[in-house]
Amino acid sequence: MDDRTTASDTPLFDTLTVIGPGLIGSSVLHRARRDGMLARRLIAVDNNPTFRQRVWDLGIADEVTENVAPAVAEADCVMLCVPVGVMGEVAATAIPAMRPGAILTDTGSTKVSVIDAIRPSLRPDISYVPAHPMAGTEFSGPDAGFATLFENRWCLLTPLPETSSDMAVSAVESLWQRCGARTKDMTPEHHDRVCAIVSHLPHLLAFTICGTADDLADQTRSEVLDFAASGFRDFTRIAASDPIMWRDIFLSNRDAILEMLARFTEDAQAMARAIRWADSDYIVDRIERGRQIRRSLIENHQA
Ligand SMILES: NC(=O)C1=CN([C@@H]2O[C@H](COP(=O)(O)OP(=O)(O)OC[C@H]3O[C@@H](n4cnc5c(N)ncnc54)[C@H](O)[C@@H]3O)[C@@H](O)[C@H]2O)C=CC1
Ligand SMILES: O=C(O)C(=O)Cc1ccc(O)cc1
Repeated sequence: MDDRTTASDTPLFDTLTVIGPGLIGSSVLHRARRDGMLARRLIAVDNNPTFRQRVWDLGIADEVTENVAPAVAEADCVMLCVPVGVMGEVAATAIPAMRPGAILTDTGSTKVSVIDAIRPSLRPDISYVPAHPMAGTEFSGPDAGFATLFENRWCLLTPLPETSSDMAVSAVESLWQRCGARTKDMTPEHHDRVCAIVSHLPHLLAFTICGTADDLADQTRSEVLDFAASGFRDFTRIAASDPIMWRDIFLSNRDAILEMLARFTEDAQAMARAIRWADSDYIVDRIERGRQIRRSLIENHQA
């Protein structure tokens, strides 16, 4: 394994095994195939036979199998890209079969509960570096992946002092940088609070508003959804996300999501009060803050 943190002309790993080559895992494999800079040999593991066939047909792995143990035995790096609710059980199968000195990483959208689920299976001779690429779409499965998914996006790392060697952290940073991402380290607790507000709560709101609109359409037997303007359409894109993945995220980041939802509910109540009492200044101030956030996001992205 080569732990250089800048792009070089040799692959970072000899063998990379991706367990769960869906949207995220297959995007890593596409990138690895396209540039040849992540690993010389790519192995994919999936428990869904249709997905295994698709990964093989896409030509993004050298070996595709349902058997975890032989697929991880020679890997320098094993990346878990399965839903957060099954990370623990998949890690429990993979870790005993990994070679000494190998790196384990994951891409789960929540970190505290994934780390808690994996920790009991860890070995002192394996480095575990949790990670979370802040990039994705509403689609899932191997056909949804593409090589540029992580381009100019953040990948958040939550290394653990007791399980993540410096060399392993550098290698995982390098892996994501070679996928086109920028990397940042933070604690798992901070990660979960940040993601609760910028990712998990927006998804919760999208699922809820679509459900409410659908209920209203049922009750009034009217075609409200046919007239959906672009604001509502933006919500429906997010609401089309995978139900199992999002059930797992909500249940595994319960405390932070409920805390952010309570704060949001208070702010929504304040907005309701402002509308009731025609408090124009409050309403304009809130909307102006939204515009500023949008502008600074676009400026940062362009920078
Ligand atoms: N979808 C997104 O936009 C993002 C998702 N993530 C996280 O990355 C992980 C993967 O997400 P996606 O790629 O979107 O999911 P996905 O549903 O597209 O892919 C998951 C893959 O794991 C496989 N799988 C499930 N259980 C398995 C098991 N027990 N053994 C072997 N394979 C199994 C599935 O067959 C599927 O191919 C999740 O933990 C998710 O929270 C992180 C960033 C963005
Ligand atoms: O599709 C979108 O807008 C997303 O926000 C994708 C996404 C889903 C889950 C994550 O943990 C990170 C990104």
